[in-house]
Amino acid sequence: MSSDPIATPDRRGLCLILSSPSGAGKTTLARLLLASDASLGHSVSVTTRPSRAQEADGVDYYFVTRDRFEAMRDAGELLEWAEVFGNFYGTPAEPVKAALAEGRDMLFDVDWQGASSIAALLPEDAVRVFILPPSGEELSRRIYSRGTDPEHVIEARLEGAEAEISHWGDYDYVLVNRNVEDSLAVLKGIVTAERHRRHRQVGLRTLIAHLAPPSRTR
Ligand SMILES: Nc1nc2c(ncn2[C@@H]2O[C@H](COP(=O)(O)OP(=O)(O)O)[C@@H](O)[C@H]2O)c(=O)[nH]1
Ligand SMILES: Nc1ncnc2c1ncn2[C@@H]1O[C@H](COP(=O)(O)OP(=O)(O)O)[C@@H](O)[C@H]1O
Repeated sequence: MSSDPIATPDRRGLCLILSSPSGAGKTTLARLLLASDASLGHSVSVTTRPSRAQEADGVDYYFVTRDRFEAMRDAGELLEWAEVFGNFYGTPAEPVKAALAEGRDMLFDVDWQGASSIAALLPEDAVRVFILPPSGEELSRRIYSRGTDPEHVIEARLEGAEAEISHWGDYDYVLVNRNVEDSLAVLKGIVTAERHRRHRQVGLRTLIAHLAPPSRTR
């Protein structure tokens, strides 16, 4: 995909990227933000990880075999991909291209590698938000209480938390997810502010060109 600007109609869409250690709450916040904002599309990733109860194919992820993943990757269908906790994850390129071409906003739930790749490919469009838990104890409590993974998977994710958190300095915003309501409000605020960035409001040029005051008649 070209790193530059796909022509947009009257605005440039933004790529809102959420990352966090596993269990900090990014999926919860992403779902709520997407439900509250019809203008925000979801980049549904492809993964070789087994589906969890409550997850729907094509909604939370596209669940695929390793062979299928490798075929997609080798055919250049993924914008970026990474191996995380022993599974492959990747971002389908086509929906992102379509969204940007139409000036639509997209939300990405990806790890630090995905965030870094997308920001390098789309530097004008990427907005990176890192979500932290309020404490290590709370991170552990949340991932256990989610009840979606076997013990050894939870342990691996908790062990990987420090490595993921070490990349927090690469992000534009850092959010400590103490309670869902406040965190959602912060995310909405970030989206609102980022939508008002000058370079995204391409259509303003036309408005401004027509803003000359009406000539006065005496
Ligand atoms: N690079 C990359 N990472 C992804 C992608 N999709 C999901 N991830 C990340 O993979 C990690 C594991 O995701 P998941 O198995 O759903 O577990 P979770 O962290 O508990 O939500 C998380 O850091 C996700 O953000 C993707 O398309 N690309
Ligand atoms: N602010 C919060 N306070 C308490 N529990 C939370 C909060 N945010 C998320 N959770 C819970 O923590 C668990 C992990 O959240 P999840 O969104 O799956 O994390 P992630 O996608 O980062 O792995 C879930 O059971 C979720 O309901």
